[in-house]
This record gives sequence, structure tokens and C-alpha cells, in this order.
Amino acid sequence: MREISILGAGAFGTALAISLARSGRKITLWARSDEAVSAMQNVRENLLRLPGKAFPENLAATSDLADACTAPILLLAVPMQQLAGFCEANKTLIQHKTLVCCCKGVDLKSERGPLAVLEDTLPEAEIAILSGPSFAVDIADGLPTALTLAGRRQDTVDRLQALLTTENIRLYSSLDPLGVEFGGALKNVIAIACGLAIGAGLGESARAALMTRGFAEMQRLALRLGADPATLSGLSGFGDLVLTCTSEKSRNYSHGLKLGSGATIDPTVTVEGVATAQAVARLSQGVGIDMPITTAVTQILNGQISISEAAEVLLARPLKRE
Ligand SMILES: NC(=O)C1=CN([C@@H]2O[C@H](COP(=O)(O)OP(=O)(O)OC[C@H]3O[C@@H](n4cnc5c(N)ncnc54)[C@H](O)[C@@H]3O)[C@@H](O)[C@H]2O)C=CC1
Ligand SMILES: O=C(CO)COP(=O)(O)O
Repeated sequence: MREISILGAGAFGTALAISLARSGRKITLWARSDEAVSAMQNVRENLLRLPGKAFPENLAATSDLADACTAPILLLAVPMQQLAGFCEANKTLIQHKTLVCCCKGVDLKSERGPLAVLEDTLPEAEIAILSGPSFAVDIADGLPTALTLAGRRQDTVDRLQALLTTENIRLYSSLDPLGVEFGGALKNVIAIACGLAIGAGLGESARAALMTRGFAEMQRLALRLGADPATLSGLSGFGDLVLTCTSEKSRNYSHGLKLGSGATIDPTVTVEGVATAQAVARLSQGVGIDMPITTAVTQILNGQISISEAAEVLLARPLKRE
């Protein structure tokens, strides 16, 4: 019988597995590829996604999903655009479990966040969201981090907070999973905007403006969708916005930086903000919320306008109160 399994052996799933195992939990890390799992078993690290970070002894890797799903608690660490398909395809294995979703984004097809995807597909599962400022490498290196664990039920959240806190991950609890997941999803789009601005040489004052006004539009949409305003000011909103918009360790910020400076893009890197920007632009239009920065990011990514044209449009908007 497994204790906690992590489904998806990318950088984040692997980092969480390492930190939890170091803190004494018995962890199973599932990857879909037999080859990747054999390599992890032989080398005792994830050379592909998190090289140089050694696996503790009590971390096992498997490609047998049914075996991994004998654990009562499953952390879902596949990218956002894969989440709905993964849950649908493996419904019978995961539908009665406690599921902790670790991905940050909005589904492009349905414009839903992870919570709605999971609740719609797996109505009998207990659902929680884990989000907040934390780079996988920092977690795996044992550096201090603080994240938010959110769910609808106090007892579930309390149990998971105690179980998933580790020596270097301090978990705060929340009963606002929607606010937590939207903070994590929306900040990626603003991070792309900041990368674009810095890459195109628009300067750090422009970045500060994008972060602040980006935060305002994150709040507008999240509140309209029913989130608690205080949640957006917490780790999963403001906290992750600051981290992601200011560090080249962020793939979203770096993606913008590369586009802005004309550098080559690696299409195999997971950049959640790209699909999420498109999904959020549609979602916000549908609910009548103005998100000018997200709209500009979408138009730049689609090649409809240049970065300098986007800057002009944003500066020329009607003047208003802050
Ligand atoms: N890397 C980081 O520092 C952090 C990442 N996250 C979030 O975690 C999520 C995953 O990101 P990473 O692990 O960094 O991505 P990654 O690009 O390192 O890995 C993604 C993994 O998912 C696997 N995968 C893709 N589709 C799959 C499917 N259908 N079934 C099974 N496995 C599948 C890939 O093979 C790959 O191993 C994202 O939503 C990201 O925003 C959250 C916090 C920090
Ligand atoms: O979410 C993250 C940090 O909290 C990781 O950001 P990136 O996906 O941009 O690398």
C-alpha cells in the first residue's frame, strides 16, 4: 500500500517528491514513460526534468499507474492543458481519492481552472489545490519556501496541511481554492508581460507598472468569479506574482524575455501562461471584466501586434482613478 503518490514526474512533481521523502514520507513518483522510470531507478535522480537532485531512499519511481494509485493521497503534477484529459482517461483509478492539484493554469478548451475540471470530472474525489511561490529547484535544494494548501472542507485542508508540510515547505491553509488557483494561473500571464517588457528594453519602471496593474486585473477577474479578495494578496497571488515576474528561473518570465529580445524559443519547455492567456482573455470577455494587459499579451503571442504597439495602446487608455 502506497502512502502518497505524485502523478507526473516533471520538475515540480519531482521536487515535491524529494522534499516530502526527505521529511520521512513514503513517496511514489509516477511517470508515464517506462524509459524515464528505468533511468530514475538506476541513477536515482530525474535527469530529464530536474537533473542533479538526488532521490532520498524512501522515494520510489514507477510507470505503473494502477500501483501508484493505491495511495489514498495523489498529487497531480501534470501540466494544466493535460489535466482534464488525464483525469478523464484515468477516472476509475482516481475518482475516490484525495487529489491535490499542483498545476497552475486555465484549461484552454473549457476556460475552467483545475478545481472545476476536477470537480466536474471526479465529483466523488476530495479536492485540494497547492499553489504559491516556489521554484522546483529551490524546493529540491532544500531552500525555505511557503505555499498555500486550499480546499473547500476544513477537515481535509487541516489533514493535508499537516501531512504535506516538510522541512523546507511551510504550508498555510485556505478555504478559498478558487482564489488560490486563479492567483497561480493569472500571475503566469503577467510574468510573460514583464518578460516581454524587459526583453524589449522598456525598462524596470514598466515592469513595476505591469506587475501592479496586472495584479489589479488579476483581482478583478478572481473577485468576479467568486474568490475572496484577501486570497489574492496572499502567497498564491501577490507572492507568486512577485517571484515569477522578477526571476529568470521562471519559464513564463523567460519566455517573454526571449520573445521580447528576439532570442530562440525552446518549444519543449512548459510555459503555462501561453495557453492560459488565451483562455483568460476569452473568460474575462465572457464575464465582462476588463483585462488590458492579458489581452495585450494574447495579441502579442498571436502576432497581432508588436510589443511597442501594445505599450502604446496601454498608455493611451482613458485616464482613470487608481
Ligand atoms: N517547475 C516549477 O518550478 C513549478 C511548476 N508548477 C506547476 O506544475 C505544473 C507542472 O510543471 P512542471 O513539473 O514544472 O513541468 P515539466 O515541464 O517539468 O514537466 C511536465 C511533466 O508532465 C508530464 N506529462 C505531460 N503530459 C502528461 C500526461 N498526459 N500524463 C502524464 N504525464 C504527463 C511530462 O512528461 C513531464 O514529465 C505546471 O502547471 C506548473 O505551473 C508549480 C510550481 C512550481
Ligand atoms: O510557478 C512557479 C513559481 O512559483 C514556476 O514558474 P514558471 O512556470 O514560470 O517557471
